[in-house]
Amino acid sequence: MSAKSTATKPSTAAVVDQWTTLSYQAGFGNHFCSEVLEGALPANMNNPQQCSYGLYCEQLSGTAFTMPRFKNQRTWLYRILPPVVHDLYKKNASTGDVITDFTNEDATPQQLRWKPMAFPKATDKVDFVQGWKTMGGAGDPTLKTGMAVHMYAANTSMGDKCFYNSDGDFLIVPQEGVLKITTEMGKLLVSPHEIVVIPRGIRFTVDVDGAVRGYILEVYNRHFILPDLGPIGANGLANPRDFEHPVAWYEDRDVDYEVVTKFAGKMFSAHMSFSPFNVVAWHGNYVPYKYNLDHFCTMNSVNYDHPDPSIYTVLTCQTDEPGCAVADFVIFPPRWMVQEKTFRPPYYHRNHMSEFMGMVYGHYDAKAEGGFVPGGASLHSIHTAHGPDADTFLQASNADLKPVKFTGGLAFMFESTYMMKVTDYALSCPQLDKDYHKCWQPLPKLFNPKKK
Ligand SMILES: O=C(O)Cc1cc(O)ccc1O
Ligand SMILES: [Fe+2]
Repeated sequence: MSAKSTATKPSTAAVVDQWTTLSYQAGFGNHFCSEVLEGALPANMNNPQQCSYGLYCEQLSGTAFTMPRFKNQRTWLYRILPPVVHDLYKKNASTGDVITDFTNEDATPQQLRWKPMAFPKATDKVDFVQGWKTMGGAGDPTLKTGMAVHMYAANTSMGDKCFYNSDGDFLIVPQEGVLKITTEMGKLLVSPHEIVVIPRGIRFTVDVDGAVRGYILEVYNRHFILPDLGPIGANGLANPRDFEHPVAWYEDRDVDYEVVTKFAGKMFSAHMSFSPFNVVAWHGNYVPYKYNLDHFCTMNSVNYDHPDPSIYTVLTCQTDEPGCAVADFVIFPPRWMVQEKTFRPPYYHRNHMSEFMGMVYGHYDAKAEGGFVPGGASLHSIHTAHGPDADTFLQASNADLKPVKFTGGLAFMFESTYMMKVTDYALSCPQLDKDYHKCWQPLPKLFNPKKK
């Protein structure tokens, strides 16, 4: 499949509006074509001896050249100058609170929960790349094994600075504030309720209009795919056509541009003398994309029992073992709950996988209001016992089971087969809820051998 589209370079007067009038190319996993100037894409070939308009041609690979065709990803870029033109990379003195190699971090079987992460003070200028705090993860990107969870909070645009991640792919869940993301393949406007995936190696910069906050899932190997649907059939959950990819956009600016990369967990910077967002045309299937979670087509039990949360999987990044994820991205969206004779909130459980949860808005049906809130987070590690708090248990086990539409919120889970280690930052920040475990202590003993 392929989609063809064109975009025009906006005039300065239109710059104000360009974010609200963006167009996108639809379809998960498609091969796309996009050009700003007609004929900038070479016809029927990738690297002509001379490209139209004096452009340079560059291939960006998203997989090994020899990966099977159905997994192979790459994009051809036709640009004013190639990004190879830069000065020496310098290692930044500090990586702040960003951790990528978890070898020396600790894991804990304790249930953990965090209150909403703080926004930067208005007097501190913090951009998207500066405002990351790693909460936890596992593995090491140099061996392409593992994953990490970061939280971001920022209040300033990146300006003439771009970032690319050498360590893995990013799945970003905005919780507060709109992200105006310019990538080498074009622009994406990403609001809360939406997610954006930026695969490794793709340069991007983020503009903001005020304070922003959210969550980042980073996977060190492979890429996100749509989950198989099995007996569900050909449709449902996140439908492929709802995934939106940018159209080509370029600027021709000679300016000191800083390129930052996270490379084996360390931040490096180099300088270019022009904007890296100088791609006039591109074609390929290695592309950033966004998805509006409100489009998720939710499946659920319509007679009895609470199904496993895998029915809510939006995207998955798989290990070698089919069905076992480096990380699944799972949401708990508004939906009807109609099960009869059933305890409807999540069951008590001890999971084979680690569960890191966050909240975009509202509340979650396993926790009484006030504990797990928008911008907050929780971690229930491998085989750590968890489930509804005492208030929720008592309320739900006595509830009148008429059909109920849960419209109260949007929580999500990054679920991983790896034992997530927790950073010193996450264990020492003031947002850590030291009383979390107490929410289960009031659970009453209801056992009565004489009453069935
Ligand atoms: O722990 C959680 O709240 C997430 C979750 C939800 C659910 O419906 C079933 C299992 C599960 O881990
Ligand atoms: Fe759980």
